[in-house]
Amino acid sequence: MASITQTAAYKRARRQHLKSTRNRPEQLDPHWTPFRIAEKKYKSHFPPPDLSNVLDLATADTSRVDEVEKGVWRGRPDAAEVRQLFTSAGRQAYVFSSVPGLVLLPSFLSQETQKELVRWSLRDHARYPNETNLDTHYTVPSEGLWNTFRTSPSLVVTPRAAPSTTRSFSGPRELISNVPASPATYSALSAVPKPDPTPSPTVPPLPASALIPRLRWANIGWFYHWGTKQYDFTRGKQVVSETIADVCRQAVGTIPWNEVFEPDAGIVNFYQTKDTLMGHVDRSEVCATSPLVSVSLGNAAVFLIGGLTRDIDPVPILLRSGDIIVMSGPACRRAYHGVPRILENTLPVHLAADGMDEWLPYSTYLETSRININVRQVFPKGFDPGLKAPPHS
Ligand SMILES: O=C(O)CCC(=O)C(=O)O
Ligand SMILES: [Fe+2]
Repeated sequence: MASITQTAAYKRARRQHLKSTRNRPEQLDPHWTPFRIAEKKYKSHFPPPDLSNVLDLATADTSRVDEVEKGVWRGRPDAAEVRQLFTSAGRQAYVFSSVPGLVLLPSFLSQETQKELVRWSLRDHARYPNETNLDTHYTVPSEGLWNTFRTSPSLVVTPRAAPSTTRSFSGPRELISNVPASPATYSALSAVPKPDPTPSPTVPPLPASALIPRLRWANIGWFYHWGTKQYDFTRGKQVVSETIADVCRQAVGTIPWNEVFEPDAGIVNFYQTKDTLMGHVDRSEVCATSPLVSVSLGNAAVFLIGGLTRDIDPVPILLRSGDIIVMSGPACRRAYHGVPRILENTLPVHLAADGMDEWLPYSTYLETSRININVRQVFPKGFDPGLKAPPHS
């Protein structure tokens, strides 16, 4: 950890910490749940978190030495109780005694597939007709923000609402609690009105280049309604690209799952290194057991996963580029999980600039970013959602 403490960013964080805590005794709030305590610990920039309790299987993998050495952050291969599965495809897969249904597939994606999925996320997917967080507030050209940025970086993207000074733009994903979806609640939840979100009147016009770091998510498949935290099935479903559906089927093919798996919804999360994702449960899918496939690209992150309440102490896992986790079954699909920390300067060498013009913009973006592709199946096998012909598919 010695080199982190020498950096300007660390010194700045230390000054800030000392200033903000000058008259405050250092103590944990007795009301915090074990999940919250873990989030606080890994979120901290000063002091930087100790990762010795974080499972990091890459540190025991000789083919990942470069990747581990490049970043100063490392966890331990024996920090959690895991068991290796022998999969038919001969790939590595690990299960956790504390979270039944969680499978970690370290280094599942080849270096070339990781690059392909980065291009897909930014260039092909985060654009019309798929929705992104920016669409509520900005009139983003239909070729998408990334392609606009590539061809006209200084083109000014205009806000949707007339300016005012009274409301503010909430930026990151908002997390509110919601009724768990299930076959029993499906009709009632579908009937809840899902009004369009209101564009913020305070967002400034910005050149495409300045909006790029504000891209936070892009929807996959069925449209998700953030206001109610339920899917809005009346909007139909966008096609789930074979590029990602195929990766998900391959991942699910390596785990013990004998039922149908057809990915039809999800989200691409774009994180800057300062971003976090608060502990939450993904409970909007009508099927509470079918696999959720979560792909990590770019900088590494600390991922926490606990149990059905925040009172369960979560297991911290260091997810690196190319790792996949699969969450299935009732215990895991409804388990609290979150991302309290993106680990700066952990972009693996194979995603850094390689001298090719084509890759340069992606590598520059990735220097300070992590991308997570999170794919789910909404309906259980045989469930008839009673939907009329969707308008988009
Ligand atoms: O970024 C991650 O690894 C997890 C994302 C997640 O939990 C979600 O999108 O619901
Ligand atoms: Fe999630």
